[in-house]
Amino acid sequence: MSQKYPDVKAESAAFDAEVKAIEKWWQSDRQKHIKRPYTAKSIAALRNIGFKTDYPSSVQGRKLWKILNEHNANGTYELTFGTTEPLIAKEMAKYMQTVYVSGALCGHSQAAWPGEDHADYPADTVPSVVKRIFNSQLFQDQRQTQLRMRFSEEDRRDLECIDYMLPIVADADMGFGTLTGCMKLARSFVESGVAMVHIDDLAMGLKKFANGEGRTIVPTSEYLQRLTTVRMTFDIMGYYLPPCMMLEDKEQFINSVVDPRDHPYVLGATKVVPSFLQALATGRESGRDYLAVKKEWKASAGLMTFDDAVKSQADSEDQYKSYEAEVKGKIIALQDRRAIARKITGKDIMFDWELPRLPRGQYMWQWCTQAVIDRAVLAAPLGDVTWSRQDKPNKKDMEDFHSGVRKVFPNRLFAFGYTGAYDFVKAGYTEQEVETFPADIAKQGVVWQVQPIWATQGLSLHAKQFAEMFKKEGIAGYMRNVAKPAIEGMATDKYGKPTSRGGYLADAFFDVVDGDEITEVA
Ligand SMILES: C[C@](O)(C(=O)O)[C@H](CC(=O)O)C(=O)O
Repeated sequence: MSQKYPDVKAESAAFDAEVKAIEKWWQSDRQKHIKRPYTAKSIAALRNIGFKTDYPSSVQGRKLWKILNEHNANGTYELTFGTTEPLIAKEMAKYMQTVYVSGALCGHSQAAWPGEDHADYPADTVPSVVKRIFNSQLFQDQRQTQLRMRFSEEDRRDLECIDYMLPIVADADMGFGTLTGCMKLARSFVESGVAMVHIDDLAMGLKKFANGEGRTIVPTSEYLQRLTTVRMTFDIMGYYLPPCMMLEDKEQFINSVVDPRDHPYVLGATKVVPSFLQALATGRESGRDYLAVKKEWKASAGLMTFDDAVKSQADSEDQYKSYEAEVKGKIIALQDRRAIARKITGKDIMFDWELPRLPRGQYMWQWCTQAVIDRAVLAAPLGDVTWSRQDKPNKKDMEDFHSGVRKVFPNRLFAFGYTGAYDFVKAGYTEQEVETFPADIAKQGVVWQVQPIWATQGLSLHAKQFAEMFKKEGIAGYMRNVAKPAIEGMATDKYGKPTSRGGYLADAFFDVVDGDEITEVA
């Protein structure tokens, strides 16, 4: 057996040094805004002390951090799109500063069994796509170095020189549920070369909206636990990557009421009605549609938050004002709200949040910007960037959300996704406003913007148009419409030979093994 430390004193000294190094790191400019609920000692105790490795993700995380902060300082932004395809990432390097890997897209095109965006693909799917893109970036960069070094400085001036190592931002969805599952996911991302991940507050297995219903979030406490889990994993790995966070917009349900911070937004029935489940059963007997029954039931139940119930059942405006003064801005659980309301109004407020529960157990939720701000503010100290997802772009919500968070964290960085079926014009934006939208929100701090699922629209459209043309015009059409412009646009060396597929690199490996010089030989 080989002994790791000569004695326990040496072990303690190594441990203390590790703790000090972590503490120093956490005080650095890059880290000091992150607030951890755990100590450096605990993290050191979870590390592989004496075995240091630096991950490529650290390098990419720092590069992204710099890009985002430069944009923030200049009031500008990075606008990019999602892909799962290394060759597309290669082309992106000519115009973009970052690449995005979307969970929705991976679920559609990279999983063994494709599906709707339910985040039900295997947990290593997105990290493995990131790894493939990251490896291809390394390959392109290596290929380019080797090619360029064949030439003299003078010749290199005219040769394409691209930064292929774009930081990759990836979708960690809801962190795949369990605490230890989330840790493994975070670790795989770090090992894949990712620069930043986002984690949302959706409930496992309930990311579902195709039937016209919103999605389900988890309690605030569970979301914070997810983010802390990711942060802890990065800290154990000694990794600098900035996880960003994502909060869902227009969600309709929450799967538990365990956290009093969520209580102001949970909806309850204020009328004596059968439960929603009973109404559904009755509706089903007469062959009625789920959504129609739900709509009708909601209207009959006098559905509202507890505070609104107090407002509508109090005897006077003054009573409500006294109630409001006692609860506003405080974390007060429902049972204590009830007691306060009883004390002031002299009666029990009719409010039952069990009656609206869904067949899968969720409670109904009152979405509002304040609810999202509340979560974003609590989550902010665990990450670097905040993303509030919006199904439909709403000017007021955008402004209220970003300014609301910046009231608490004035220099906060934000992300924003132009989700698939975004219809700006329908949402009340003029053509001119659509033009200036990215620049306008950049001024609110939205420095990283993405069209996440371009492939489902753009790539599909290109493929459809090509297939149609190819069917009609065959190889002549291919040569004219595809090969010719593609070859014309390809980088060539000084002899006019296309350089981008790695042929020179493959030759170079043989040459080096044979002992031949590969630099300045052209
Ligand atoms: C960002 C997103 O999570 C994704 O998987 O890319 C999706 C994208 C979309 O549906 O357009 C999202 O939920 O916004």
